[in-house]
Amino acid sequence: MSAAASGEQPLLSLRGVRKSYGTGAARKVVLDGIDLDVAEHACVVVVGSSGSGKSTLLRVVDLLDDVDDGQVLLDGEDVADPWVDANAVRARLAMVFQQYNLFPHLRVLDNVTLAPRVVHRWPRAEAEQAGLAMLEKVGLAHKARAYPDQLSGGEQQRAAIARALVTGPELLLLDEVTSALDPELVGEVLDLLLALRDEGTTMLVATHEMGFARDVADEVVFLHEGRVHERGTPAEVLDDPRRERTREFLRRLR
Ligand SMILES: Nc1ncnc2c1ncn2[C@@H]1O[C@H](COP(=O)(O)OP(=O)(O)OP(=O)(O)O)[C@@H](O)[C@H]1O
Repeated sequence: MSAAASGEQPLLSLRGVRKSYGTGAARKVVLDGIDLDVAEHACVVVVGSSGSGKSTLLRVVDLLDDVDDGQVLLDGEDVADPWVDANAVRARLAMVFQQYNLFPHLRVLDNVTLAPRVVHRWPRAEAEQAGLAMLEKVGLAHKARAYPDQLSGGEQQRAAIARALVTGPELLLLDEVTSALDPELVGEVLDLLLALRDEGTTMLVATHEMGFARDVADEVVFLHEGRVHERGTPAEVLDDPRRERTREFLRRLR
């Protein structure tokens, strides 16, 4: 049951979110009135063709981009309001990108503990204990002292996920986290995300991995030209033969 249906306030709600880039004739509307809810412990997966606005949607939630109009409500508070302290909001969220963005000159453990130490001012010992526990969880404790270029792509992405989770964010934003990986490395990252979802991690995920969306999503939101074209359970959105545009999109992905 959705948060709205159960009467609970979702952790995250987007209401009428609009975003465009450029001006005049070059103006491009990327998000055209998006409504979306993510309940606590839910996994909402956003799918759609390239350029449909998936990354932009995650970026406005993480306050990396401003919205032109609409609300981004975190626990009911509109965090898109320019008066809100963006750093305080970002401390409650964590985003993982397609390119893992690990610092190449820092060992894996130092990558994972950097934000806790520098941003959150945790003592080094406490940060390292939490960092090692998180690396253990993603199966990388044995790589804590390695540098990123000594890890496979899948391991680097798992390290990036450990880094995102170490401070205990309320919402994990995942933007095409398997797109840069060789096909044989995709499975290990998806398995980790499945395990996180089973633990109740609240997630908003943009992906092209339809199999993953089927396995992991409580709700699939299909974006098309900046609008929500379909939403529902994976079976409703991905498998219903009457949903012609969704089928067309899935055919193109094959
Ligand atoms: N900073 C920007 N300036 C101008 N246009 C942008 C900017 N960021 C994104 N866009 C445009 O907005 C549209 C949506 O981009 P976005 O990255 O959100 O799509 P996407 O669905 O995530 O695509 P993909 O699946 O290829 O990652 C695209 O047409 C893109 O070119």
